[in-house]
Amino acid sequence: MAPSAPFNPPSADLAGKPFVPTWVPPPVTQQKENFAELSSIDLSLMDSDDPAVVEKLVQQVKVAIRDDGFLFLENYGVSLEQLHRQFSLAQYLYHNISEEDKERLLFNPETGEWSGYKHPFGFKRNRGPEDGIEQFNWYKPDWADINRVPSCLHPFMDEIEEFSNYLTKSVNRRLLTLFSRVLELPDDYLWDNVQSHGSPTGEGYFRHALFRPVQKKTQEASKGLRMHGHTDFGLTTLLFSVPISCLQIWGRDEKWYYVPYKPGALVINIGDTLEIVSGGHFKATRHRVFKPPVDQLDQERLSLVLFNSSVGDLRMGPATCEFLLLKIITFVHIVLTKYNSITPHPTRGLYRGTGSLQRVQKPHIPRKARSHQQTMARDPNCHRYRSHRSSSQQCRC
Ligand SMILES: O=C(O)CCC(=O)C(=O)O
Ligand SMILES: [Fe+2]
Repeated sequence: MAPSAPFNPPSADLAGKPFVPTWVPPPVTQQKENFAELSSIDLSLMDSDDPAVVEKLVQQVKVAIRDDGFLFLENYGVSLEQLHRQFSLAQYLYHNISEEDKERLLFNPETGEWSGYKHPFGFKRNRGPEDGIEQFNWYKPDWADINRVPSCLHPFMDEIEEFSNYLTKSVNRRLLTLFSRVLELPDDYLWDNVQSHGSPTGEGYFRHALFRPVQKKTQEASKGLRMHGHTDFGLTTLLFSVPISCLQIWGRDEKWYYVPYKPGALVINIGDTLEIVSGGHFKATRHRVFKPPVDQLDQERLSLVLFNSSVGDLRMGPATCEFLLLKIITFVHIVLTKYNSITPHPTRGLYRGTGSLQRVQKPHIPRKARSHQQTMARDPNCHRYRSHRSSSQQCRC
């Protein structure tokens, strides 16, 4: 398979772009803490010509999701230098955003979205006790209107937008293909039917976050918590591994573990949507942001996050049930056709009103898969529909 195109951002040196100081990763902790041991997935293996390599990758992802729900992703197409440029831009934002922009672009969580600027005083529009967390979140309308973006970032929106586009439309897309394969669905199933489209982040969002060190008094009041344990709402969350260890995941032994720093790696977590659509095969992963180890308590932590979301009004249910329904109805059609000479319409209207994923008229089933499905349906012993793959990955039935 042709290799996926690497990230190729607009130049940082275009005329008119102000100088941006380079972000220098702070030192990693020397403390011995409880660190999670996460699997690392090499996304470039998806492009391998050898089906055995790809199948091995799918199996590796399956196990990683079953055991941790969190995984590292490496070789996904963005170099360390390109990534550090994005961190430099986030750092630049918090050094240069004006008080006027903070006020003008202040978020309004009561709308159900975090769009805009979050002040470091809690998660309500009105300021509460200090939490030291600043964010800027880009949703669909923020990509479409430059006036909704802090003016200090205007010269760099080409780079930020291309980065978000690449994460959503290349990295996340390839990841959803992998996940579709793990679920034995057609390759494009999650991308075509569940993922939202139509902006650099679909209906999800991109975030620059800054966690400033907090005073001892605040640390004690929150018992060290910076963000409560939670699961994310969407399909996948793409976080970048950062040197300041604050992100923790809830282990199967019901203990919290810090996510270790792996330079350049993406940290992927599974959201509620994927749990529902996968019929519980994937579990949304509980995580939180905690105070860092003692030698990092005085350091600022930058975090870049891309939240992938389904279409907002999607009625969700397990995709596998819906898919099974298609298989059964196709089977019935073929049997009827064979024995009663009825002209078949194998997929016409099947997907209306099935109660799940109703926004989908019918799933995208490539021609190859459709004919394979019919072959399968003629064989009543076949129970493993293996979706459209490369021709060397035949159905095992
Ligand atoms: O900044 C992080 O590492 C995680 C943030 C997070 O979990 C969230 O905003 O949902
Ligand atoms: Fe989260």
